[in-house]
Amino acid sequence: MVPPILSTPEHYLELIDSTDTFLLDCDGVIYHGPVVVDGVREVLALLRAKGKKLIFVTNNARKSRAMYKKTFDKLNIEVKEEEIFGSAYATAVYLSKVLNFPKDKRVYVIGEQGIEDELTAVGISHCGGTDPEDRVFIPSGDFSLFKPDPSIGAVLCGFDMYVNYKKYAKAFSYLRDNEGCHFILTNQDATFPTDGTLFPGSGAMSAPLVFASKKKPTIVGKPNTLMMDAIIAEHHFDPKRALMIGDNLSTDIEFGHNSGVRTLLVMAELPRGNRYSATRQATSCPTLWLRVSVISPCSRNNDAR
Ligand SMILES: O=C(O)[C@H](O)[C@H](O)COP(=O)(O)O
Ligand SMILES: [Mg+2]
Repeated sequence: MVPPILSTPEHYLELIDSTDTFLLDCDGVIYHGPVVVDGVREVLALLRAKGKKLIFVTNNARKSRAMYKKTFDKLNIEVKEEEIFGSAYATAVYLSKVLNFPKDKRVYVIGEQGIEDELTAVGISHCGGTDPEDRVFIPSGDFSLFKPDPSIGAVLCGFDMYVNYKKYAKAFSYLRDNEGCHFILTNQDATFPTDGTLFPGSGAMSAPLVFASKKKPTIVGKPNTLMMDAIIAEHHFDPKRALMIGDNLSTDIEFGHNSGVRTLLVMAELPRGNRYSATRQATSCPTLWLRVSVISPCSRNNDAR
C-alpha cells in the first residue's frame, strides 16, 4: 500500500509499479515558464523505460497541441504530439464531438492562437481571437461598433493577454441577444505560475463576462470531468491504475478526485525559503523537491473537506 507521504525509494517504486498511466500537469510541474523543473527529464525517461503511458494535461489554452510539441522540443523534453492534451484541444473536441456544433454557426473567441488553431483543426468556424480588429481600444462611449451577429452560436473564453473592452462587449452582446448561444470557458484557473511568481490566469480573464452576463459557463478544463472523458476516449486507460500529478489543489488534484484517479501533489520551495501551499501554485523555483502526498479517491472519502 503506497503511504500518504512518500519518503523512501521503495515508496516511490511502489507508486510507479502500481500505476500504468501518468497524467502530468505542465505549468508548475514540468516547467515554470521557460524553466524546466530539475529532474523532470530523468523521471520521464525512467517512466518511459518502464513502459508507462504518459499524458501531458494542461489547462493552458494559449497553445495548440502542435504548438506545445514545438515548446517541448525546444525545452529538450521528449513528448509526442498525441500525448499532449491541452484545454484548447479538449474544448475543440467538446464543441465538435459533444455539442456537434453546427457548421453554419461560428464561435466568438476571447483567446489566442492555440484556441483558433484547434477549432480550425476540427472544422469549426470562429472569429475574434487574434483578429487585429478586436485587439484595439475603442473611442470611449462609441457603441455604434456593436452590431448583432446571428451567426454566433457560442462564446468561448480562454487565456487572452490582449483582452479588452471591445472583446468583452462583443461577447456580452452575443450572450445577451443570440438565443441558445453557448457560453464555454477552456478553464477557470485563478492564477498562472511564471517568472518566479503568480499572475492573473484564464479565470481572471473570463470573470468580467461571467459577472456581467450572469450566465453559468460550461468549463471544459481541469477539474471538470469533460476533459477526463475526452482523454479516456482518446487514450483508453484504466482510471484506477492512473495517477494525476499536479501542483494545484483546485484544478489538478480536484480533477483526479472528480474522475476516480489517484493524485500526487507536488510542492515547491519559494525563493524566499518558505513553502507554498499548492492551492497558490508552486512558483518559479526551478528545483522542486517532491514532498509528495498520494491521495487516493477512497482515502478522500475519509478526508475532512
Ligand atoms: O491561467 C491559466 O490558463 C492556467 O493557470 C495555466 O495555464 C495552468 O496550466 P497547467 O498548470 O494546467 O499546465
Ligand atoms: Mg499547473
